[in-house]
Amino acid sequence: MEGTSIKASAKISFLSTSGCNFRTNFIVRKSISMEGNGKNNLSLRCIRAQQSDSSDEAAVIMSEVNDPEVVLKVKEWEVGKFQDEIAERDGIRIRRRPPTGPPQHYVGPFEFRLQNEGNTPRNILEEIIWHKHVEVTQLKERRPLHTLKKAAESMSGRDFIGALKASYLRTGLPALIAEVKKASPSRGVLKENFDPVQIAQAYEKAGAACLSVLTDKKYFQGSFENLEAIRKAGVKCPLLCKEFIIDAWQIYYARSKGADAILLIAAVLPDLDIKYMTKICKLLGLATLVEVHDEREMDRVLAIDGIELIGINNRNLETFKVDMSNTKRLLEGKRGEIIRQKDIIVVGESGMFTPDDIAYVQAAGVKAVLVGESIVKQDDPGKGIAGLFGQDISP
Ligand SMILES: O=C(O)c1ccccc1NCC(=O)[C@H](O)[C@H](O)COP(=O)(O)O
Repeated sequence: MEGTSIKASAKISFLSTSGCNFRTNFIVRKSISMEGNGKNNLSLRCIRAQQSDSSDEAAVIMSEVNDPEVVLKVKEWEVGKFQDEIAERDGIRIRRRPPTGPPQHYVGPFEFRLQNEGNTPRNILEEIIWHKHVEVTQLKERRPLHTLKKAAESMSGRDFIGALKASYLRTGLPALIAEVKKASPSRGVLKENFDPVQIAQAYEKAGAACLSVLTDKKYFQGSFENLEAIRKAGVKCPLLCKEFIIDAWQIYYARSKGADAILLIAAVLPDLDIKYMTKICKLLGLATLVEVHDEREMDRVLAIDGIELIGINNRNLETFKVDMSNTKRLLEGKRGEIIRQKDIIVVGESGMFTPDDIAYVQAAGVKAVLVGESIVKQDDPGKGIAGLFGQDISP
């Protein structure tokens, strides 16, 4: 790449953090040059500033941002913008981060924002994803991938898909993935005295094939400590790490904490991410539950090779509306045929409360169900499972 030089410019607004509400527009010109010694020499130049509060009062500031950390973060932000463009091409509406620019502390004493507005997430799923982006960025700094990889690779896993198939054969009913969930954005707190290990043990005893453990703190009051504690308590059911995965780093982290499967949400992840993350999971021996909500997402996922487990969420994660007929609709006709040909296991997800609900999704073609609220809310979650199926399904 000797002698290569790329130049780009962007109009960016800086908001002073000093509290005096001084808003300044900068034209930032970035030049990247790859030098012969292979070193990436990046520099950012703020070449002009203008106070927007009084447009006739223009000031020219010559300053240079050569701090490699700043430059790296701006670069990361640009990669994020690129990711959003790819996602849009896959019909994804959820943006990975606010469109108004990189987080605010990037440039010295200034907050750093693009001039257009748009700092408000359009729905709860987008809000969760934006928050997750900040959370994962911070976690990654504390636990870089190379240290995590060893821990993840040394974990031995349990066969998540095998457990679903065995349960279906044993009971003739959809295998249960029972969810260990304290709270959710749509339903608030589901259980005040929440003991994740006790709930997990009760689920297992009552016949759950696998467990799904919420690890998101802010929106579901879950944690990776819960996942680890359930694993260490001797629960044998394979564990799904119910997390909002946007970065491969999270897969290694989940594995290091005892996950046997992870969730990938098609409404959030472009096809490229789903392909690449599924490959990582296979290398680590993890199962991947790819979640879809509509026809477009289902078609995208069916076109990806190597997908073994698809979840159909009856809950629209943008509006919270639950509609069981979603499962039926997505399994009709050609889609159902492809699923059978590819021997994909379909998991019906959300809003199931009664034996009739289970019978309805089973008739639609699911071989497993993911259930949270209706069983976790019961004083005895084990009895909740028998009630849900209308019979004792314990082994
Ligand atoms: O449940 C929510 O409020 C929610 C909001 C945003 C993203 C995901 C959300 N839920 C995840 C799930 O889909 C459920 O936890 C899971 O399918 C079990 O559903 P349920 O049996 O209705 O508790």
